[in-house]
Amino acid sequence: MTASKGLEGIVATQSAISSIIDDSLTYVGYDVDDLAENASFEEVVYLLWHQRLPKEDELAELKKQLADNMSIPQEVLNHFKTYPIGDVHPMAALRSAISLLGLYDEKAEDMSDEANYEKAIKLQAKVATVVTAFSRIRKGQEPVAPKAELGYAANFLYMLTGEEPEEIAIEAFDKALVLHADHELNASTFTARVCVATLSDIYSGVTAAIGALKGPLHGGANEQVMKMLMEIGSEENVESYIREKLDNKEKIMGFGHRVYRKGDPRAKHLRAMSKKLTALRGEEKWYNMSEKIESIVTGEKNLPPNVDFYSASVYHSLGIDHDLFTPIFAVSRMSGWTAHILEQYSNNRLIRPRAEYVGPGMQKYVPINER
Ligand SMILES: CC(=O)SCCNC(=O)CCNC(=O)[C@H](O)C(C)(C)COP(=O)(O)OP(=O)(O)OC[C@H]1O[C@@H](n2cnc3c(N)ncnc32)[C@H](O)[C@@H]1OP(=O)(O)O
Ligand SMILES: O=C([O-])CC(=O)C(=O)O
Repeated sequence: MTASKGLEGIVATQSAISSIIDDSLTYVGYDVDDLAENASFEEVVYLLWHQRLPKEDELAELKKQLADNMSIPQEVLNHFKTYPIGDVHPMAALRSAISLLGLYDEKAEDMSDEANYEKAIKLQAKVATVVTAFSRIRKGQEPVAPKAELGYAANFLYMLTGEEPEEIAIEAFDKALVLHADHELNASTFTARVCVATLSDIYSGVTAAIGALKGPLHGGANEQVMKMLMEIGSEENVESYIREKLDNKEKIMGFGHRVYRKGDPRAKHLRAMSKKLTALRGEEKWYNMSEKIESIVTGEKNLPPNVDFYSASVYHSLGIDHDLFTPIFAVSRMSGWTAHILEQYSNNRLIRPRAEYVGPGMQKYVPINER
């Protein structure tokens, strides 16, 4: 038995949800470029859950179900109020809140297909409320209730700020949600599948996935990208900052990918959005710095940007707090996690790989006073 470090190149499951073949990403056979230009996030959610695009009435029904399920129990809001202000990362709050939501769902342990689908809807609806309510409560503001007439992306921005967002912000945010919705067997989705393959419940699976997404080698990279941009501060400093990092063999956040070699197809959409939004806000420097970083890292290391790189300046331009970038990734990826969990349940087998043992050979127990 020989281990593949990081399970590189191991095909661990079959899935009909999304695929990466020859550096192209498709959701159920639809190119992500096509979906990013044409589909709403709700259509993509339906696509991932049902493996087909919704008809008009089906989309309307899903939108209603999401709007109807957005409220979260007062107990979860009260819980946020007990956290030490400023000390709790929103991903830790989200991880705890999703777990807590399971306690208030009378169907949490109901493993029927209908109950699991209902829970997927509830999770997708409530994750937006959890992230926005936590953000407001930690600033001493009251949570804002969603508006039934707004779509998912618009409602998120509305619940975050208390103001109806501009059309351009809704469009950009909706596209970002589409682009982050699913990604084959990434670390957090794999985590979710491993968890529920023991026939544990969907809240456990999603809670585990949030924990995996939080790390800076995965979803946590988008917050780190913005931190880096802030540290660099101006275009003149890019060259020396990046070259020093590369010379010290440090990783540049937002670059590289386990699967893509030629480049992440999502990055070009986010690059274009970053260019447009930073210009609109009169803050071109974030885009210009990002472009310069890209040219150095690509030139020196042949590492293209991934989805996390330009999403940082996009979210910053939308006025979003930097530590909410990864929770927003989770808001979108909830659709992929829940789709994969439902798929795992539908054709389950315990996921239990082997380890290549590299410890000492056989040893004989030595009594404690003789060691
Ligand atoms: C949504 C997402 O999860 S997308 C990924 C988000 N994560 C990041 O942006 C963090 C930065 N990137 C990375 O750490 C990596 O590229 C990963 C984790 C995404 C993929 O990593 P892996 O396939 O495991 O590659 P690994 O980390 O082994 O790196 C291979 C080589 O490329 C180098 N490398 C990889 N990424 C980077 C980077 N961002 N900056 C500099 N060097 C890098 C490594 O140092 C290593 O070099 P070496 O062979 O000389 O030691
Ligand atoms: O697939 C991966 O390894 C990481 C990634 O890009 C994602 O989850 O979107």
